[in-house]
Amino acid sequence: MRANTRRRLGETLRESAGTPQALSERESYEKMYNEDLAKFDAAEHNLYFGRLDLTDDALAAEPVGDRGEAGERTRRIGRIGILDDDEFDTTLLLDWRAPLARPFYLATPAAPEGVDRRRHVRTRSRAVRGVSDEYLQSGRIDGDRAEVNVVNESALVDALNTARTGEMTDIVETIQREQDEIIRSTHRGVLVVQGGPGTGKTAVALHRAAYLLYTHRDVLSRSGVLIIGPNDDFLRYIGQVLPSLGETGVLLSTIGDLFPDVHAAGVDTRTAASIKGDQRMLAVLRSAVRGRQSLPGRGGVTVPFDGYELVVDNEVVSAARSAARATRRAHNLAQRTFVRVALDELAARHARHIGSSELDGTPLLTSGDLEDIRRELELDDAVVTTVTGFWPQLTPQGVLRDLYADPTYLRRSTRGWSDEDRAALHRTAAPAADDADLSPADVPLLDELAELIGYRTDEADRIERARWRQRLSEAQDALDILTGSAPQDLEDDLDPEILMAYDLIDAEQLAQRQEHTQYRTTAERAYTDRTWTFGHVIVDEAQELSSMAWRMVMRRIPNRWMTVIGDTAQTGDAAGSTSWADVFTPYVANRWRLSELTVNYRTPSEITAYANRLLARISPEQQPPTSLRSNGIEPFAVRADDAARAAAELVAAARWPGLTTIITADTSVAAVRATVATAAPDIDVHAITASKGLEFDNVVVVEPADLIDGSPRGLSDLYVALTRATQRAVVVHEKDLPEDLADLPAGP
Ligand SMILES: Nc1ncnc2c1ncn2[C@@H]1O[C@H](COP(=O)(O)OP(=O)(O)OP(=O)(O)O)[C@@H](O)[C@H]1O
Repeated sequence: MRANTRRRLGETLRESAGTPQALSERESYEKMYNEDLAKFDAAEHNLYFGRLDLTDDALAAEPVGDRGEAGERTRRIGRIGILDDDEFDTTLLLDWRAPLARPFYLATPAAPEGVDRRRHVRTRSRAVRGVSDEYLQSGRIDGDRAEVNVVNESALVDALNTARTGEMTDIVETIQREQDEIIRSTHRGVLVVQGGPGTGKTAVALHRAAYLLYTHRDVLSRSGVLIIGPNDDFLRYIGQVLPSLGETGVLLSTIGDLFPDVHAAGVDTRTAASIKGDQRMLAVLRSAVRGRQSLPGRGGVTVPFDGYELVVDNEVVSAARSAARATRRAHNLAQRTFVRVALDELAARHARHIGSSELDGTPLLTSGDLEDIRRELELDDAVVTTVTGFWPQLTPQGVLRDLYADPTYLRRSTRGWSDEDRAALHRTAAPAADDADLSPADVPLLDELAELIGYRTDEADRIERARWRQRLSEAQDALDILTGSAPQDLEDDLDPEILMAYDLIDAEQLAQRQEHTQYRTTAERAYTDRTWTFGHVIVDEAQELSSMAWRMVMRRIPNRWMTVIGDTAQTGDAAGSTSWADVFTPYVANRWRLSELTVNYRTPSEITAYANRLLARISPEQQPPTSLRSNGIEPFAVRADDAARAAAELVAAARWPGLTTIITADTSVAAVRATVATAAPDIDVHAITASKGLEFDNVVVVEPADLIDGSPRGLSDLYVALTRATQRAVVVHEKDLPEDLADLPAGP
């Protein structure tokens, strides 16, 4: 398949494409073949992993195919679908997402789904390393031939016990029933997946994206799928999963990266982040934009025109402002109305002033004269600049920065707020050139401002026009070079028989052709366009999104076809949510559906025994997920005068297998990192907010008391920290332990 695809790709690239249409056709073939090659490479590893043998009854009940052929008794399931080269295109391998593959994930001895035998095949490179069979009719299980092994879900247990590499892997071989139901859900509205730590929420989110792309390829490859994750580390951690499933067209982004050209890297205090995420900001931003629609004040301002001093006063501006506001258009888009009305008014005044009879005040000018004045006003830069000063073109960044920096503007825009809240927004630092000083909590505010200002249309148009002019001038240059290189002696006495480049094509056409070759994927186009609307949006760690962030996300998905994944008990951000109903009712009333995941695949029961006590205090109504396994490694606590140093020494001495990290409060991470760096430089330290969604074999929590005190949702933070571990959890502390952990055995 690879060789064939390569050959076709080569042929396609060699074809000349004369017309723009042929060119665009060639590009879509090129794209298709490249995607196929990527898919084949991705499938190389564990290509074939499962086999179903159906019972006689199930086989008899199979629908007969179009060509009258009977169904196959044996189905082989793999990462991608493969058809044979024969005349019937016989299926060799079923894609794991195909409906016929589904019993592989659903069949149990209690509900065998027509399956007689299910076989798990494990391969390494191209060698089969292990096979295990389950006979679903009898419940009998045959062990492995190639390895010492094992029970029913040996593949699953193997997968769970594997040491972590710092990159998430796909779970196609071992998807469990409750996960499969979510991955293949046909619900077309908001599907909320609530599940405790380690229940596979992230895994499910990614496999759902792959499944939807397979099942709705037509629609979704054009509109795109967006996955939102909590931070860059997390996106890196999950980044390989979809490519390993052969899917490359999905846009992964954090909230802080969702506004084109802004890479928000600034850090807010928890108070500032929580205020910025609150719906109260809506009124603030509206008032900030209105605050830029100002009046000249008593006496107005004067501007020289036509030898006179033209007065732009409150009366003129407020008439124009009312007219502009009455259009109900976004600020920048209403500017035209504002200017038009202001100039009309000024023209009328000026005409009255210069053209009235000195005797009785009757007008001496004709309507034609009035029009002339009006036109001259419009062409007068000084006049236009003065007028637009009272209703200027705005940018979201400009408004937000002024709001934070200018105490008077901030006070006016936040009437009724406490001084404390207002102070949390105020900032004095100078802006960074690329807006990197803005924080992730600022991004939803920029997006909201872009709506209020109407920045999108204007700005997108402007960029588009600039891009086009650039392309046009490049094409023009290319043509000039072509004609310039024509033999000199033709210059004066052009031979009509010789065709020049200009005779065949002009710059406009050339530029247009160029346009087709801008090979951009759906994800790339979506990323640079703020108003792009996606076909499906998946939000992971969704409990962390603030109200303002939800407004931004909802703008990207007007059809509201979303999968929202999270755990309200893990909410750490003070602006995050603790109730899904509160989040979705405003957008979809009660048309959202809740699914739950109940099994913890990550954390062994030895650790969850402690973590669940915290859960009982965070959300007593929540059923704790059951740990799938126990590993006999008891968590322990170490008390020391310098907890960070003790933790570093412990880790350095222990040499536990697998990935190890120290997790600590955001407020103490800098100090802990500094101490650890001197004691044992190679040891990894994570702030709690940066460890969201990640997992490590061994987790050392430094100073639980700081985690609890470090945030209004401190208990949740501690709960998250403990449940990052796949094998071992250790607590090192100087202050007293919280009562839920007080009985941890002392170690090591
Ligand atoms: N069916 C499965 N087969 C194999 N591994 C699985 C399966 N389900 C989950 N896992 C593994 O369990 C671990 C936890 O999964 P994941 O990170 O998706 O959980 P989560 O619910 O998002 O956790 P958290 O809320 O704590 O971030 C991962 O290593 C994942 O690969």
